[in-house]
Amino acid sequence: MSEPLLRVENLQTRFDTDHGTVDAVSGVSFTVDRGEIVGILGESGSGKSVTARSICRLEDPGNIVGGSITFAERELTTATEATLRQLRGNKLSMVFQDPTESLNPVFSVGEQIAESVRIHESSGTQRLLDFLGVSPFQDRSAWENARERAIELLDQVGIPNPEANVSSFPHEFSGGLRQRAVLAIALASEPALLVADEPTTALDTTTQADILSRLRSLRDEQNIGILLISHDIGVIAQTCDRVVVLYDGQVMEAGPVERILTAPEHPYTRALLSSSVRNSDADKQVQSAMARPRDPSSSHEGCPFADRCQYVTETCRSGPIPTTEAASDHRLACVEAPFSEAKFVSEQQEIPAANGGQQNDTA
Ligand SMILES: Nc1ncnc2c1ncn2[C@@H]1O[C@H](COP(=O)(O)OP(=O)(O)OP(=O)(O)O)[C@@H](O)[C@H]1O
Repeated sequence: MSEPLLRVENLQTRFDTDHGTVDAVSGVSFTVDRGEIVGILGESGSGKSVTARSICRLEDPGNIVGGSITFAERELTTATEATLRQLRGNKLSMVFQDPTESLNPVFSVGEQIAESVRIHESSGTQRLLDFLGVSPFQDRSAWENARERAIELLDQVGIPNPEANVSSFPHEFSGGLRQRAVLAIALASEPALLVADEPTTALDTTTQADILSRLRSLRDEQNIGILLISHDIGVIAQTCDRVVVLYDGQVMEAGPVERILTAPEHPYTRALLSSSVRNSDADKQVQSAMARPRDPSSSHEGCPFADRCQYVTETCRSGPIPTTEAASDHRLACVEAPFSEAKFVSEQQEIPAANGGQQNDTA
């Protein structure tokens, strides 16, 4: 079998703070292939963003203290800044929750996409010209080509009237259009891997559904691998092929979305699904009980979910929890699983709609 596009192996990322060491990611492993969408699901503070930022090597001020990240046959944990810059301009793109982080307010949206196209297409000579401070577009036709490509990309991400909007500035766009523009910039470099960290969280449900559907089209039509970070089970269910469930910086369970979200085996995944359903029924008490975070700066032995698990035994606290194969491509970090169905009889297994039906920003 060929090597996956992205392989994350035993990743460990740590922050040194005034209050002690925070182990944000503690031994996370997963892969992403071309043409698949892998979701990272977990509550707030479970290490989703730090995992994503570690892959893109934006984890600052955290440190990758162990493990490896292989992308496009290169080891990223030790890659130089020059290699990372080259990869980010070509093969690896990122989209974050807040589009204003990625957009430059003083350039038009079209110019920002064209710049991304140019970096992607630039030769070694162009990089030297950049170094010497020579103008990015050497002639009018180069600029016209990049502008045409920008219009195509705006159309691809669903921005209406792209010929006119290519000259718009970020402040002239709504939140939904800004996020689409960021996606267009990310796609301008024709990436092999797109890392999308909560890309639709602040958007209304219609815009969210449209952007998620465009991510699926990118997977199907352009064979892009996508790593989608979300705390929203509905988003993961709608969009992903496989899912990695994180808790306290560790993988609790991972496998095909359909299997994990309809027949989860880890008590944490079960509780997460169940609390999400109850939360959509406005049972905030269950949600807040689920969302109570463990202090990541305190050390722990054994399963990080042990204190909140109704099936906990002495073995769960006595040492590292091995990851086992529950089935082909289904990994599980629980010494007590599998459980008999009767044990879970009171838990609901519905998958809620994306975003819990909340309305936020508009397109
Ligand atoms: N700059 C930082 N300094 C110290 N600790 C940090 C820093 N960034 C993240 N952490 C800690 O790392 C852990 C994982 O954070 P992370 O942002 O990855 O969580 P998350 O799952 O993405 O949550 P959310 O959905 O709320 O963003 C948390 O305990 C967080 O407090």
